[in-house]
Amino acid sequence: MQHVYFDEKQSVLMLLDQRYLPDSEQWFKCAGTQDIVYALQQMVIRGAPAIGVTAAYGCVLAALEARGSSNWEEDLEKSLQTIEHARPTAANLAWAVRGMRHAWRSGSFFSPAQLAEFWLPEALHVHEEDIRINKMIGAHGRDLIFSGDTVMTHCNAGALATGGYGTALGVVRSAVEQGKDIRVIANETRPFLQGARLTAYELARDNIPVRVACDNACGLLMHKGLVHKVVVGADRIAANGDTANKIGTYTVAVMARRHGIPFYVAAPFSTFDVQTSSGEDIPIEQRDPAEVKCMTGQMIVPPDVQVYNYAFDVTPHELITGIITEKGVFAPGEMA
Ligand SMILES: CSC[C@@H](O)[C@@H](O)C(=O)COP(=O)(O)O
Repeated sequence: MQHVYFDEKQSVLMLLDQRYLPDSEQWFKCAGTQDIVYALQQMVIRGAPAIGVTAAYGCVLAALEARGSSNWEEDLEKSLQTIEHARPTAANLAWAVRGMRHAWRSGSFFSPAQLAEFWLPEALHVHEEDIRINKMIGAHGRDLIFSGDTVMTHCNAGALATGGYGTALGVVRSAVEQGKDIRVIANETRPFLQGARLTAYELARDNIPVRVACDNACGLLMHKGLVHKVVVGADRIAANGDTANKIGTYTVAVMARRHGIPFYVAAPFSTFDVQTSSGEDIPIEQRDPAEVKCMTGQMIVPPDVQVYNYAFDVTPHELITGIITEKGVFAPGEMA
């Protein structure tokens, strides 16, 4: 699935707008830093690795934007910082911008146009590498999934959340490509409904059997023996293996432990933040209350009632059976 591409003729980044899926496939055009920041914050594109890929292309646009500035290096650095801080939890965002900045600072560039020309292949490489890494994650993870298994996943850690292919859904895809008979339960993932809208969309498109369940059905489904494995993605993994992922993941992990179901996290090394010692120090994004109060254009909470809208929670490492990476499957905390 090609949902992100750089149009070199127009010098714009094209994103399949995930806010409208599965209803309609609309494209969002990013021509500069403000468009990139808007796309990240409004979740035109989302999912930690996809955020990183978008940020890398965003650096190219920021360099193009700095053309004509008398102080282009300073202006460009400001744009990079704006992109880097667009969302706080996904480690891949700062990772991607840091990588682009490092490549810039390691060379000598006389103009932003020259830098943009140098950066575009770098960004394309970040994108291609992400897909390659996802496939390696899939290849390592598929041995953990047996034919006949039903895998529960939360949020969307698929092609749409990455450069393509997916992390958690990459594991599922890889197992299916091996000929295994796999079914998926996609938790709907309130409030943005990444599971209901995006995971269901991309799996159905690939003819992988998927059923959507309300988030609060998780306990019952596990109790009934309908779930054999849980595989989720990650936004940031602390040095001790504590893992931030979409709000509700922690509840799924507790339920999985209660029912003796293996709970796996699938993520690339760019999601690891070894500077952060435990989940307690992971910054958790709080988003617009309107996302909780309003559903498909209708208010579902009285206007003057307050809500919580934490976008992520942290699953403590002791609830994680294994972390599936491009370098193999590790026990949480083993990579620190
Ligand atoms: C491969 S994506 C892993 C995570 O980034 C994903 O599960 C998730 O929590 C995404 O959150 P989102 O708010 O949609 O960006």
